[in-house]
Amino acid sequence: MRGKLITLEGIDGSGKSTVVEKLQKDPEIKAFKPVFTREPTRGTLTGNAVEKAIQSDTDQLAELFLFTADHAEHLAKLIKPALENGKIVISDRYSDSRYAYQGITLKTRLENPLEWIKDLHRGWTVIPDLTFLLDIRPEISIERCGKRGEQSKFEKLEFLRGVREIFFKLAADDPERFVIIDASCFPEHVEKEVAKKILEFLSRN
Ligand SMILES: Nc1ncnc2c1ncn2[C@@H]1O[C@H](COP(=O)(O)OP(=O)(O)O)[C@@H](O)[C@H]1O
Ligand SMILES: Cc1cn([C@H]2C[C@H](O)[C@@H](COP(=O)(O)OP(=O)(O)O)O2)c(=O)[nH]c1=O
Repeated sequence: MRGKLITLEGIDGSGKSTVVEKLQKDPEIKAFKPVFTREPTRGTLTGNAVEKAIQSDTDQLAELFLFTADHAEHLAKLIKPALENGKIVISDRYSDSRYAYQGITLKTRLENPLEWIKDLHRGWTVIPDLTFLLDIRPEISIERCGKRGEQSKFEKLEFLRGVREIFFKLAADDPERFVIIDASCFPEHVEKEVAKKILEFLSRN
């Protein structure tokens, strides 16, 4: 049986990595032996290219293609084989990040960037079975990312407001797939909510 693909999305600092860290230690989740992964990927040719691109003033369209190339590599080398082996795959960010972030960076370059970027993925990507949108206000994001240290070029208030809006639109368009989580409360609480929904989903599917 094909496995299941679960993704975590949200603006920078929404707590995705923190939730993943806790899920990795959660005995009820561990019992399913999930494969944890992330986008951008780490330590790969494409992931390294993305890392360099986002640390510099790369053309936004070029950046979209780099993120998308990394997604293709991620799918081919890790996600598809794991799903074919019946695994549960949990990814910290996935295609919805491209739709939301590049949907904003390309809004003055393309007529309808969201649909254009979705089209770019059509026919070869794998649509997640379940997606968590960890939601925080952009003001909280900026505050948390400030504490975390190094600042990325995407960590700007107006920009993150736009990204959050697209995430909400994606969730509204696909309510079966998306679960919106209030990620402004204690990290333990956020992880418990996510874990509970994952377990409910796995018991149904
Ligand atoms: N629920 C939370 N409440 C307060 N601070 C949090 C919470 N979740 C994460 N943080 C802190 O916010 C920062 C960003 O969290 P992180 O998990 O790295 O976010 P992301 O992976 O979504 O960018 C980290 O310093 C982390 O310790
Ligand atoms: C996967 C992906 C990430 N990004 C952005 C989101 C982040 O600002 C940045 C790096 O991702 P990430 O390392 O996950 O950042 P964070 O831990 O702050 O959430 O790249 C895109 O713009 N497009 C994409 O397709």
